[in-house]
Amino acid sequence: MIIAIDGPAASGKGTLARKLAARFGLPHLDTGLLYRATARALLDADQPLDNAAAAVAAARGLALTEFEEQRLRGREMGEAASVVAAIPAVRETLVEAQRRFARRIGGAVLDGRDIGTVICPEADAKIFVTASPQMRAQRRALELARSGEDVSFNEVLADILRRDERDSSRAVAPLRAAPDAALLDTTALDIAGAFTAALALVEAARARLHATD
Ligand SMILES: Nc1ncnc2c1ncn2[C@@H]1O[C@H](COP(=O)(O)OP(=O)(O)O)[C@@H](O)[C@H]1O
Ligand SMILES: Nc1ccn([C@@H]2O[C@H](COP(=O)(O)OP(=O)(O)O)[C@@H](O)[C@H]2O)c(=O)n1
Repeated sequence: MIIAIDGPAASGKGTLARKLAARFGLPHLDTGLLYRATARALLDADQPLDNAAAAVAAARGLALTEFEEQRLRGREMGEAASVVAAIPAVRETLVEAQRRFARRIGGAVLDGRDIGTVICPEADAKIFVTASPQMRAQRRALELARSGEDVSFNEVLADILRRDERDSSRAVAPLRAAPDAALLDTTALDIAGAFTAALALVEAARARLHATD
């Protein structure tokens, strides 16, 4: 079973994807890390983020299971990732590895922006996770504070809105719900409530899958 989870920044995609993967015993790929790691490689090499050739070379060199998450999670890297993610050649470079991951025997859970639309249009279950920008900013500000980055709510909100706008308006693989994705608004849900709702959506998709076996 392939489970595709998409949605805007800090909507709770990763949290749900990890919990669904654990529940179904599936491997999980946080595809945002691919773009974050590509951006990190450019910054480490003192390259501008719009250097397409250097970005493609960095993307080619990534190993999907070896991310230094500590250096990829902060505020600066979310912004930098969305800049390199808008370069079509970078996306093209990363497509095949993501598809290979998804098509493992038994399936996988992937979360990102274009999983249901571009990477795995054939996914068995697709969920587009949303929450109000204010709620997402509140959650992300808390997360950043816990990791030692003290950023104000207003700064985080501005970051999120700018990134959503860039991700939604790029020419290739913009942030968009697949026509057959189920929408899950987590604004009024805690993590347990969001997981219960996501699980119900996946179980329903699984039942449809078995009905057509
Ligand atoms: N439903 C929820 N209620 C409260 N906090 C949440 C919820 N879902 C996620 N979070 C928290 O919000 C932050 C962002 O969630 P995350 O899953 O990393 O989002 P995304 O992968 O969409 O960026 C994390 O600190 C996470 O623990
Ligand atoms: N499948 C994906 C995943 C991430 N991304 C890009 O990578 C950036 C960081 O993604 P992320 O999922 O790690 O970010 P958060 O939603 O966790 O803040 C996004 O803003 C997108 O620009 C993408 O374009 N396609």
